[in-house]
Amino acid sequence: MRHRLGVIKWRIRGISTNVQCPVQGHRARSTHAAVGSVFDTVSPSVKSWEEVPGPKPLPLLGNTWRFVPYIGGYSVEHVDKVCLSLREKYGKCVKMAGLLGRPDMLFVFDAGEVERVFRGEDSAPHRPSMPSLNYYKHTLRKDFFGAEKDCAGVIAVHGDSWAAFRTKVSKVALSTSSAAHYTVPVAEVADAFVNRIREIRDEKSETPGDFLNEVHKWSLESLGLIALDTRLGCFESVEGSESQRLIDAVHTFFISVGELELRAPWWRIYPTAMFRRYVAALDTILSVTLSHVERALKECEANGGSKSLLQDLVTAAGPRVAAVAALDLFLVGIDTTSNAVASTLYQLASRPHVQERLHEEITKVLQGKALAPGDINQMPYLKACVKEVLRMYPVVIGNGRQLTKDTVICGYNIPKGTQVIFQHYVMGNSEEYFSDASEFRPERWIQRSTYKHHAFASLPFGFGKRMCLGRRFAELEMHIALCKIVQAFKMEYHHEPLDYHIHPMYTPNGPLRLKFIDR
Ligand code: HEM
Repeated sequence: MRHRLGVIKWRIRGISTNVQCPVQGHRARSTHAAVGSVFDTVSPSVKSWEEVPGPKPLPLLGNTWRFVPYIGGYSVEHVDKVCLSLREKYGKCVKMAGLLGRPDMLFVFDAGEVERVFRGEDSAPHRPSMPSLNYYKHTLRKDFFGAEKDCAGVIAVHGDSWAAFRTKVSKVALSTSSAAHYTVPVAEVADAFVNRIREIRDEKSETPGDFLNEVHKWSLESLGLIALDTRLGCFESVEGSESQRLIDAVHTFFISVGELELRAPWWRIYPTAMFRRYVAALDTILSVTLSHVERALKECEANGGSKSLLQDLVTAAGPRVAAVAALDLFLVGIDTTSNAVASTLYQLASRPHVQERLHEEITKVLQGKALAPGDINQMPYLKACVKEVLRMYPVVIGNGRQLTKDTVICGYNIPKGTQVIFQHYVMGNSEEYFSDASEFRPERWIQRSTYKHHAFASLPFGFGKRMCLGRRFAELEMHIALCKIVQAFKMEYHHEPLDYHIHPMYTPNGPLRLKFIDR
């Protein structure tokens, strides 16, 4: 083990923040297996790709011009509304072709077809994701990520390399007992968050406009505990400390990743200032992660066994896999969870009756005792509230797969290479799949026979072999934080209603000035 860690340290020391021109590097190749092998035979009644309805691309400009501000009418920030209008205008299957620099897309609004494609998935589904991260891992830092075929991680990785890595990590990350092990420490972080809310409230008991930033700190602190087995001290971080460097790097990553992924990809032509900051941030996250892996390794050797997720990974899969896994968890596990919690708090703040029912449930289960592993499982209404928020406002509004061979979807023959995007935001809010879809009704997830509900219309964590690897931890963190907050406060909201926007998660747009009144 010592020898392998030595190799990692040597390589990470070689990381430089002088970014080369991206176009000089090779693009990573992947050996994808097919999605939907059950749809191989194309019957004569199947219609062609050309016949799929959708907005017509213009010569040279394709459909990209539609996203040009003031001219095109489509907005990246409001893809939610764009998707709703596409569904209305063109139906359940919409072609979005001619997006410059991106493959053609197929938007699917049909839950039955989503189920069929997911259930037909092969052993290594390909999910289109983060080309800028792909470039970082497989070109700029290929000495670290690409040296061993099986060690590139799961984000922006596909095919055999993804499957080998995911197998090593899944067992540890997705086990319920592994998540339950963190109940007490995650509850301590939630207590610190409750105290922080008390500290930052103004004279009207309202949080400052940048409250979302405090929620990010809570999320980072919780994930630091899970992925790095350490308390980062995000609520009281000290300038220049390792924690502060990590916090700053994660912040820079979030600010830049949305821009790099959603806007025109200039970084592919030359290393823009934002791209250089992005690479420096990733390097920092990776090097801090490695220092914690080194510590976990020493602790494992000293203890003669493992006591945390990180130590489990180090012992089960080796320090290199543990480091890459921790990095991936950091890249996608912070703003997803924080935006989901911020959105839930905002939704609860205007629903006192839901808060009261939640409070009753929590009080009944805990009966004055501290939260213990297993308690959350006795709180179905709490879980239902989170599901309901993620149905109406999924932080990831749609997720998808890149077809690795021609596949029939919605009666059309869709060519290999197309990005198929399952539109969970639109389906989750559709009366076709959920009765009283526009009503916030957590009880629909409890009294399932009373309410219409299609299981594949709302999949906030995805589905199948590539579903969210951090789901168990995300749910644990969210449930515990909400439980502690509802126990401590009544929440209210007394400002203009907030619209939602994509930033890059689907989140309330505007100052989150929530009123927290001590119970
Ligand atoms: C509310 C919180 C979260 C939501 C809504 C969410 C949602 C998602 C979705 C939709 C996917 C794609 C799944 C698919 O393609 O089928 C995904 C993948 C992933 N998520 Fe999450 N996520 C959340 C929190 C987290 C957390 C806390 C972590 C880490 C601890 C995490 C780690 C991952 C990883 C590593 C993947 C990639 C899995 C793979 O490609 O094999 N997520 N997540």
